[in-house]
Order: sequence, then structure tokens, then C-alpha cells
Amino acid sequence: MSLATTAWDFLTEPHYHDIIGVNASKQWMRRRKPVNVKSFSILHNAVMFFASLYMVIETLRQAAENIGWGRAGGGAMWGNVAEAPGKPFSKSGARLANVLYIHYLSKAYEFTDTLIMVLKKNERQISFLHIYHHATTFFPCWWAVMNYAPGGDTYFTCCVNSSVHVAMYGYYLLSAAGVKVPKAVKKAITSMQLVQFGLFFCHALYGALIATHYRPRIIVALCLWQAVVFASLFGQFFWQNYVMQSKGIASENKAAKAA
Ligand SMILES: CC(C)(COP(=O)(O)OP(=O)(O)OC[C@H]1O[C@@H](n2cnc3c(N)ncnc32)[C@H](O)[C@@H]1OP(=O)(O)O)[C@@H](O)C(=O)NCCC(=O)NCCSC(=O)CC(=O)O
Repeated sequence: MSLATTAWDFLTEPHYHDIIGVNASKQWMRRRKPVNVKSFSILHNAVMFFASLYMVIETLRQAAENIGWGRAGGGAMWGNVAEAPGKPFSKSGARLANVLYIHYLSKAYEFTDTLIMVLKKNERQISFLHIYHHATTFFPCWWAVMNYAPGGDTYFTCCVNSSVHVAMYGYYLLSAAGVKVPKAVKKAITSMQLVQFGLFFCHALYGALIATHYRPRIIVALCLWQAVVFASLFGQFFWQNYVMQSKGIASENKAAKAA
């Protein structure tokens, strides 16, 4: 059995959900009524929306200064060597490190999404995709990047993911406030997420095959693995929510017309 299969089996095991407390929380809520978290959700989504917007602007600003885009002989978009931890930072390099650290911490704060789902008893949303995402992004992924390969290209992942999160938390903010967002908008956000994982895959592949010197190999392998897993999970989400559902609606309409 390959290591990938073993890891997959472990992560899909219901015991894994026990370890991180999701099953226990769901069980606890089963005996209770859904909690009204409307104001709390609005506040949480607004915080994440503005924090994500800040991270997009700040990574672009500091990366432009730090990497030297626009300057003659300035750095490339990809393949900037990750600084060794402990090395003195330039002014903009230190500011970039601060944004990345905020991004890393935001991954822990994103567990609030799970709390909202549990309290609302929206079990449909507490999917394997959701649990896997929240259980692996803060640790080991961002933890490993911040400890072993900060700086360099890390701004790219932070910037792309924060851009997607501006759209995602904007959507959740409107939904939490009771606004009926058109399905086409939801589909566009899932498409953005798929493009994001495609970009992350290309970026990791570039590190694996071309710029082999710029990041520790284990980090590159971790990024490749995550890009493939997330692309598969979000592809499945897309298929179930937009393709199968619209096929179901179309056949229901056909049956209603025939009746
Ligand atoms: C369109 C998506 C962004 C979201 O899909 P959903 O199926 O969750 O969308 P939905 O239509 O059910 O969302 C509306 C419901 O969410 C509630 N809601 C509001 N704020 C929320 C919050 N912060 N977290 C969780 N739920 C929230 C609303 O009140 C509403 O509840 P009600 O229905 O009761 O009115 C999708 O592409 C997606 O990401 N799906 C995966 C789900 C997931 O776990 N995503 C977040 C982590 S992944 C991630 O973050 C990837 C990345 O980095 O890009």
C-alpha cells in the first residue's frame, strides 16, 4: 500500500474527526436547537473580508518593494529563494514576514467557520473537504512554511488565497446577513478556488522540476500534495453542486412538463 493511500485512509477515517473534536461537537448539538449566530457570523465574516483585503494589498505592496518588481534587474514573480530563518530582514522583507505571519494565524482563526456550522447545525457544510481543509492548512502546512521556508515566494500563495477569501467571505457575509446571493456567484467563487489550486500546483511543480534550489524539497512535496487533494475535493464539490444539481432540476422539469 502506498504512503498516499495510507494517509488518505487515515484522514477519511471517522476516528480522525473524533480526534479534532468535530464528531463530539456534532453529537452535543444533536440534542439541542440550532443557535442563532447571525450577528456573530456577520462580524466574523466582516473581519475575515477586511483582513483578506488587507493581506492582498500588503503582500503586493511589500513584494513589489522587496522583490524589486518594476526595477531594472528586479526579481521574478516565481523562484525567489526563501530566506533562511534567523537571517536579518530588509525593511520591506520584515513587513512581508509580518503579513505572512498574520495569514498563518488567520488559518487558526478560520476554525470559527466550523464553529458557525456546528452551532447552526448545518451538517451539510461540515464535509470531508471542510474538515480536511481546516485540519491541515494551519498545521502542518502554514506552520511548516513559516518555520522552514518563510519569505521568497510565500507572498504568492498568501496573495492568491487572500484574493479568493475576499470573494468567499464577501459571499458568506451576504449570506449571513440574509441576502439571497445568485447561484451563479457561488459557482464563480468555486471556480476561482479551482483556478487557485491549479496555480498552486503549477507553482509547486515549478519548484519540483525547474527552480529546485529555492525551497526545501519537503515543502515543495507538501505543496504538490495539497494542490492535488484540494483540486480533487473542490472538483467533486463543483460536480455535485453545479453539474449534478442542475441535471436533477432539468430532469424534474422534464417530468413535470410530461405529467
Ligand atoms: C461557495 C463556497 C465558497 C461555499 O460553499 P457552501 O456550500 O459553504 O455555501 P453555502 O451556500 O451553504 O453558504 C451559505 C451558508 O453559510 C452560512 N455561513 C455564513 N458565514 C459562514 C462562515 N464563515 N462559515 C460557514 N458558514 C457560514 C450562511 O449563514 C448560510 O447558511 P444557511 O444555508 O443556513 O442560510 C464553496 O466554493 C466552498 O468553499 N465550498 C467548500 C465549503 C467550505 O468548507 N469552504 C470554506 C473552507 S475552504 C477554503 O477556504 C478554500 C480556500 O482557501 O480557497
